[in-house]
Amino acid sequence: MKIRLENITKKYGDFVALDNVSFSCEDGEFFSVLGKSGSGKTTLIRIIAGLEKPDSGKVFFNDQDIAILPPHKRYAVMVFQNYALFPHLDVFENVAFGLRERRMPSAEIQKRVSETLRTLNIEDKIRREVSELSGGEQQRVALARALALDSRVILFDEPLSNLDVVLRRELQKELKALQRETGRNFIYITHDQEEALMLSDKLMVLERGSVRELGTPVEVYESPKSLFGASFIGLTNVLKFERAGKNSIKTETGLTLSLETEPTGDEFDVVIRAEHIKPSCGNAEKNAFHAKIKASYFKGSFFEYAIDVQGIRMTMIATEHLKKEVQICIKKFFIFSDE
Ligand SMILES: Nc1ncnc2c1ncn2[C@@H]1O[C@H](COP(=O)(O)OP(=O)(O)OP(=O)(O)O)[C@@H](O)[C@H]1O
Repeated sequence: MKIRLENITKKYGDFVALDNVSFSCEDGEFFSVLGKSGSGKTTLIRIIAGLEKPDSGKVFFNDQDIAILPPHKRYAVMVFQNYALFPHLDVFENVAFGLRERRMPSAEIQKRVSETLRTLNIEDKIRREVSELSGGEQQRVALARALALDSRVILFDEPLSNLDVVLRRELQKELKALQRETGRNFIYITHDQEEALMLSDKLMVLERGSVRELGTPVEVYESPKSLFGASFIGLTNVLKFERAGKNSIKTETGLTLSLETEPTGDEFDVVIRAEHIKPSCGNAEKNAFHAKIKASYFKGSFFEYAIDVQGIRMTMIATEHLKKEVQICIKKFFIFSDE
């Protein structure tokens, strides 16, 4: 199913929750919507599901404007953060619920529910009350309930955010595998940037209802278009610079970076990812500086360092175990004119 949103705007009174949002999600794509709390993510998928009406703009499924379709005819089903299961029903009945509503014959319901529970590795819990299940198991039941329906589009509202890290990592991989196997469209809301990067074919970053980034995870990570997108994803340093010369900029402490091309403007926000600061650089390297290590944190496969470079505090990550002083070079950074 191809999904396309065209200039969606949604207001609550004077408050603009979504401001002219457009994107498309191709058939069988895993599309994530990433943003902080209150950025409009839930409002967006509620509009796709038909639970909320936009003030302006259109939603198309396979080029059909779906404004007139009620939620149950939209081929889209939602999976919620809080599972939204029926606590008084057992696992089987929770998954069967939507199928019964669609008047599926009971032999087929039996088969469909068993198959889906098997896929999600919870077939052995089929007759258990959902209130007796762990959080991870309840979320598997919620996923099974969505998958058992024939919906081509599954809308996920932060489905894993209530789970502990280990379980979350496990279910992330299962979700991705399920999406690949079934070829359905997953539209997935998260505020976890790592989750969005690892799962998505395409992702969109929302800030206060506006689209800041849209592209593949690699595109958004490697070539962010906005200050917000650059600083929100990854471990970053966000610094103020001003023009120093034709092809150079400096901080108020005098830390000067040379650029390939002349920038436009006089004041800049610069985003430096922690991994783009490399230790052990020679003096001859471009943008090489002497740095003092102020603190180090062992993270298992790498170290995170708080460093001081000409009076500026930065975060650097490296696999090397470094002592007090080091020559670093800044290999890459993103510059945004502050106008
Ligand atoms: N029914 C409503 N009436 C008034 N304001 C609303 C309503 N629903 C949402 N909002 C506001 O719109 C903004 C966007 O809300 P939304 O739930 O879409 O954000 P979100 O990105 O999903 O946040 P979270 O990650 O916290 O769930 C918020 O500031 C919220 O307070």
